[in-house]
Amino acid sequence: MTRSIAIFGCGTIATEIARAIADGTISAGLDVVYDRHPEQIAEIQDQFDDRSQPVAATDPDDLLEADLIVEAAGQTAVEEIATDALEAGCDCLLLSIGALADETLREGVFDAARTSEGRLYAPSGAIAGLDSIKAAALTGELESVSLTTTKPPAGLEGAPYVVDNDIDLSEIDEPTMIFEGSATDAAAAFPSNINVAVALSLVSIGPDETAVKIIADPDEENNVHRISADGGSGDIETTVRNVPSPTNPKTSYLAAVSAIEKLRSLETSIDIGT
Ligand SMILES: NC(=O)C1=CN([C@@H]2O[C@H](COP(=O)(O)OP(=O)(O)OC[C@H]3O[C@@H](n4cnc5c(N)ncnc54)[C@H](OP(=O)(O)O)[C@@H]3O)[C@@H](O)[C@H]2O)C=CC1
Ligand SMILES: O=C([O-])CC(=O)C(=O)O
Repeated sequence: MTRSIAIFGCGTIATEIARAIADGTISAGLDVVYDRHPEQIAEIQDQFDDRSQPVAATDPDDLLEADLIVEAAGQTAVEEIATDALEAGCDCLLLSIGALADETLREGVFDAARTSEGRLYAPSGAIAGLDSIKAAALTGELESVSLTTTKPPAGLEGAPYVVDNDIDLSEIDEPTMIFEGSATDAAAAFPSNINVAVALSLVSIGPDETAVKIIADPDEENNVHRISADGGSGDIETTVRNVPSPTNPKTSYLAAVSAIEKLRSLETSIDIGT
């Protein structure tokens, strides 16, 4: 039977996922979509012919009819939908995994996944190496895990940490470290920029122990994520120089493609890679 998908959040990532469903890259049906902006919903609907257009939900609860809900909205959406979805037996794929840096929310969502038929998924998103770091974590000997993210200043605009600390990004004229702390603190400070840090932490040494640096670099055009994980099976280092999405410079294009690949892999019978 064709899996029924719902999407919460109809922006940059959702548009790519919807396109992949419409063109058959993901073998599933997109049945219902939700966003607080009706015009965003309409853009997703327009990717489908009249007979296969997804229904526009007026409330997040309307998404619970689907087999799998994709959250591609933001951290508040994870609070609104993840536990309810899993408890209702829906599978849930979260892009804004940074929300799970909050221990209370994380335990609630994980408990819901453990005790229901719903499964929780998070794609690797805009980083590389989660496969090998997840495997290395099994040794129990990972000593340190860190992420250094360098973005063009425009990709950091509007972040609570930037606003609260009166950081004028337009004044930055050389690579400048604007944040250093744990993945837990990074997720609260930069909720739309550093979800990858929490994904990394959840497969390795945890959000409080994973170290994060954020650098604003006016000469950098890409969203660059450098990971270093030491110990266990050896040292792992990865760097991805991501092309930012044209419609949202905060979001790397790879994040959308990673979610598409995750959804595609749920329907395939050949699964290569950890
Ligand atoms: N894991 C990863 O590697 C990555 C994860 N992400 C996460 O994915 C999310 C989506 O990215 P992207 O598609 O680029 O974002 P966009 O801003 O392009 O689209 C998100 C859409 O969802 C809407 N939305 C957000 N929160 C809610 C809510 N609570 N209720 C209703 N609508 C809501 C937004 O409205 P409005 O504009 O008004 O907020 C917007 O229309 C990001 O916020 C980020 O958290 C992003 C990149 C990488
Ligand atoms: O897309 C990226 O480069 C990373 C990102 O925004 C996030 O993790 O929230």
